[in-house]
Amino acid sequence: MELALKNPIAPTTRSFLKPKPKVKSLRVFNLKCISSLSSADVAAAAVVERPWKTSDARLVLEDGSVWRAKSFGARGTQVGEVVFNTSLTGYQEILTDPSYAGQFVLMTNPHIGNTGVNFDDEESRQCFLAGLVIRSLSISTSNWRCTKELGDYLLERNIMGIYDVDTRAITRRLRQDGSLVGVLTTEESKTDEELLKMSRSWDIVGIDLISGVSCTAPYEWADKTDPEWDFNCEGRGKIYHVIAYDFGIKNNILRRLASYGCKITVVPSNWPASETLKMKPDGVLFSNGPGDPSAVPYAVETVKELLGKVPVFGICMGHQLLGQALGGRTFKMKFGHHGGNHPVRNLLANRVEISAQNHNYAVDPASLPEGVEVTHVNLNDGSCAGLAFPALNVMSLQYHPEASPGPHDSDSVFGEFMELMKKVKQKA
Ligand SMILES: NC(=O)CC[C@H](N)C(=O)O
Repeated sequence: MELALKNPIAPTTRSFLKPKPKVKSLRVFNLKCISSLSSADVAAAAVVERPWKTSDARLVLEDGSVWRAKSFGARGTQVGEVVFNTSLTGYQEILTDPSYAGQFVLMTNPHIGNTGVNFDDEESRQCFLAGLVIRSLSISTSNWRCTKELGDYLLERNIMGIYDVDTRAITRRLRQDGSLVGVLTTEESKTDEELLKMSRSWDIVGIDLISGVSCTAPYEWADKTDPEWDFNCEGRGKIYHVIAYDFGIKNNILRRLASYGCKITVVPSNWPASETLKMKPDGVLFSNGPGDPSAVPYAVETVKELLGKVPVFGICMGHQLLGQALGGRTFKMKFGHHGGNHPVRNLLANRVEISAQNHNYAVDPASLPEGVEVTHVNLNDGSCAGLAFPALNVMSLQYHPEASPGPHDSDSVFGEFMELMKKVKQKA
């Protein structure tokens, strides 16, 4: 089969048809600058890559477009689904959010890297995403918490990044046509046609991605949000024991639960419901996680087995698993929601909250049985953003009350989970 390469939008992307210019010398204006320097300075200047580096990477999308870019971080070839994220800040939390496994995150904010990375903003033990796509990589790093530059951090973690690519044009393409699989490469030997074929023979749908990011053994979590940063801390003690299923859990969910007064045991995604019940928890949390929620029936089974036996709270993937366990179905959205500026109507409190979101799938409310209430609605597209089934002490959100990064408008939902556990505990 012959693969047709469409004409890409950005002029720079057409350059793949011409022989690639070799990086032999500095441009004329650079030569002028260095003409008065010593030969050692000239040698040192010649190895400075930025901002004179020419494109050395290609992102080939399954629609046939080829985007030339400059690489940073790791080199090689990587396939993944491209999603765009509209957050203005918080790239380190995004890079370490396990829910991005299998995806390239394209930041719509054009300027990334200026605050570097630090010790505190990690949301998990690793970067699970496929790669980072940005418009402009900051040439300087400045922040009091910064311990490393973004490029070095990605290199250490073997994650590919590209910059100087038309992120607005790619975003418009994703918005028009929906999510696209792409292949990112720094390997000259691979032809565009090969890469296109690779992108068309890979799919993120139908794969269990949570088992690859989950912890493998239970552990206790005690860290709270640093009181200096906490805006909603009432100094509660350890009142409730919560078992948190790790489908790709973000640290800030655990920190918020700890700050609200929970003793937390984190368990792997395949932890049997019977073992959880033996631990006699006051509540169970089903975490966020990557990939297709309909591709993990074993997790839906676990959720089903716990329904009605203990109060449960689902976040994002956890919400989608709950939706299925209650009898509903999930579907893939056109391009999903990724960013820190999604308005949600909280029907329980009758207010609008600006929320952090990161999902490509949603629960179809029409598929849910009677008694299940839609409690939150995404105001951009009317999709289901929260559920409750009071008869079984179930509550869930499609988005991220823990933020990281993003607004804190929905933080009080952790308090609602405490209330639910309190109510059930008092009845017992
Ligand atoms: N953040 C999440 O838990 C994402 C859930 C799921 N992987 C989705 O994309 O919809």
